[in-house]
Amino acid sequence: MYTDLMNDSTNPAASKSLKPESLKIGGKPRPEYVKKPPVTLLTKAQVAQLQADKILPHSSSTQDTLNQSILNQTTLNKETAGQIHLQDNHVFNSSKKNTSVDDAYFSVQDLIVGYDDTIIVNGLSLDLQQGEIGCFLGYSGCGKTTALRAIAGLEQSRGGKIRLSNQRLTEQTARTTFAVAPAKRGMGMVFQDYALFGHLSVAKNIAFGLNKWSAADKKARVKEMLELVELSEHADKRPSELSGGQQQRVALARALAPKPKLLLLDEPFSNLDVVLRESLAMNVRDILKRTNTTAILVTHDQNEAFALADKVGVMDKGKLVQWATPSELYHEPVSPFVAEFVGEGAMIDGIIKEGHVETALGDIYRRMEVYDASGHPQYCEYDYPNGTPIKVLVRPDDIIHDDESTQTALVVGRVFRGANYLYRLQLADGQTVLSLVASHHNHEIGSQIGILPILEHVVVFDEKDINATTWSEYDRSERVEEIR
Ligand SMILES: Nc1ncnc2c1ncn2[C@@H]1O[C@H](COP(=O)(O)OP(=O)(O)OP(=O)(O)O)[C@@H](O)[C@H]1O
Repeated sequence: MYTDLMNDSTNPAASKSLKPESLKIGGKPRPEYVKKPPVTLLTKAQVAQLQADKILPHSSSTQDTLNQSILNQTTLNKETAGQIHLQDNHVFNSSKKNTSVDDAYFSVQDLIVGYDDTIIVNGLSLDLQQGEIGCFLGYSGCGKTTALRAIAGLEQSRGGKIRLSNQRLTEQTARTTFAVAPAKRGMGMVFQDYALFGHLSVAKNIAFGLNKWSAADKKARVKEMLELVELSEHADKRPSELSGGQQQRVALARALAPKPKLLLLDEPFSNLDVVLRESLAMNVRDILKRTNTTAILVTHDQNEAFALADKVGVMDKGKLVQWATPSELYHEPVSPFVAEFVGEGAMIDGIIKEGHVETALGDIYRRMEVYDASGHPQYCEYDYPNGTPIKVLVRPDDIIHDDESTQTALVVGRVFRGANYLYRLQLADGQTVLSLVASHHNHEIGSQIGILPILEHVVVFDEKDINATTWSEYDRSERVEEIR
């Protein structure tokens, strides 16, 4: 995935490290970057006690940790000296919910949608609070649009429940078949192709859904919407006289004008160029937040999803693999599929040895975010037998470049990104990792640079996780190859 872009060996500015003095700390790496051996390795009995106290989950298997996921968010004050705060960095979480589905402003529970004999959306569940923006992110054909259309009532569901603002919209069970008509759901939609009326002015497009409003209210609302999307001076123009980004803002204003309870956006930026896409996504987020609009976006573009959404659901083959904040998706992916889909990084090989993972970057101990009285983190053993093969997800920000480090890696590729270089680095055993380094650190391909791996918050997968991943057939071979 990274190789094509990363073979720039021709940059004339390439030279030795230009690391400024201010980044050096007395010739030693910064203390927080030093790889520490565990201060304390908790015994099995101590871990069992933490588990009995429901501070730690009972098993490291993904399914169990998912079931125990709520524990991941627990902050505990314990009277016994020492254990004051828990957040196990290896407990994955796809559903950090503090509210039950019925309490949420918008909720979908076990939604099933299909065409003929084929199930397209398979048991989708999620919730949003009022004013939150959610997003379905996934490859083409995974069922994003079908899920959105079922929420809008444009596709009939075969199972599950949908609730919005204390109202039941759909319920399909063995006993009940109930569905509110699409027009009565109080939803607005914004489409990829804008779907504006070419023969109407911008103002009349925006007024289109307000036919039941009084003339005065309608006029005031259109004015308000034009101001919101910063198109007041274009009110009398036809859509064809506007740019793509402006047309999409008209479509947004038209959808928001009737004050929908839920706004659905289906790939709204995909007709726009890449630069405009991200800036418009931020602009749209700002507008939705100012109007406290609850919304769901469909996209296959991770940057767009992260720029706009509070919660992102990664979909694969009709299933929601993980529903979480962008940060959780990036740092705590539940599977290698999510890890690969939502960000850059490399999977490196590891092997279990006496409860920790040995890798080419160094040993990884299972940090529990349980601290002793002096504030030292506590560690315990991974629950795998000696010799278990492991894959470790290493993000570019886990590898810090430091000239003073004795550990080095070979620069085999790089991409200039303005403020940063993304380096591809080869380790002694031939495996590669990525590292994001400020662009004044300019190293030629073929040079060795000092690195400090920060292995405290990496994510560890076993073979079971990898085999259990619901890969899209389309990507399976390519991605399995990448992991290798
Ligand atoms: N009306 C239909 N009848 C039969 N199959 C359909 C229909 N609409 C969609 N499908 C199929 O359902 C699957 C999911 O389609 P959907 O449009 O939901 O995917 P998507 O994730 O939104 O993809 P894209 O990003 O390409 O829009 C596809 O295999 C598609 O061919």
